[in-house]
Amino acid sequence: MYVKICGLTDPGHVAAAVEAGADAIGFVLTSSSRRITPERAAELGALVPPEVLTVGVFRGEDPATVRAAALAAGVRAVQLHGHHPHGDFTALKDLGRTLIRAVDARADLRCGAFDESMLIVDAPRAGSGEPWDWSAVRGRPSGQWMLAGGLAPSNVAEAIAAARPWGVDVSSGVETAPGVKDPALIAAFVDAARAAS
Ligand SMILES: O=C(O)c1ccccc1NCC(=O)[C@H](O)[C@H](O)COP(=O)(O)O
Repeated sequence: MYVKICGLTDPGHVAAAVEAGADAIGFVLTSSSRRITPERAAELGALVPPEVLTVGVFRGEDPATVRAAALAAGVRAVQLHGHHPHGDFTALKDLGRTLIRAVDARADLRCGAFDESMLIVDAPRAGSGEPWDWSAVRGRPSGQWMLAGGLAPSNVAEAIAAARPWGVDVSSGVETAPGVKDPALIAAFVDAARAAS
């Protein structure tokens, strides 16, 4: 089970995610309580070994803005959240970064349909921590797709059983307060996800 921990802002929490065995770590570079600057993301990304994917998360920015921020942050992947048009992904192909499309269940759920190599199927309000009916997408997405939205150590096994994803993505469920990650919750989440798969 592929595991992404999103919304990291602090070196200690980045270390905790790496130590726990996360496959990917997300830095929010768009409007959010978890937003960090590209320069801060570059500092945090320097602490991450090459086998862990560093992801810059965007929502609504145009491709030129995404490109500049992704390069400044040095992230290995770009995640476009919400309803970015196919052309935004096309415009970023030559960036040479892994492209991730993050949408809610109403979108086209075929991974690769927008030339992305990973898909995230999330709650309607990204980063809200609100659970949704994960079983509604069972069998619908294809390819390398992660389930997100309201996941936590206590429910990730249930969510995996309901939706049968390739991977899982979490933010609020490993926090003690909005934007404040907890190393013990990060470790518990990774362990629970791997045990369930
Ligand atoms: O986390 C945010 O604040 C955020 C803001 C704007 C766009 C995307 C955002 N998060 C993206 C993620 O990948 C989250 O991990 C995902 O939405 C799940 O969030 P949660 O329900 O809090 O676990």
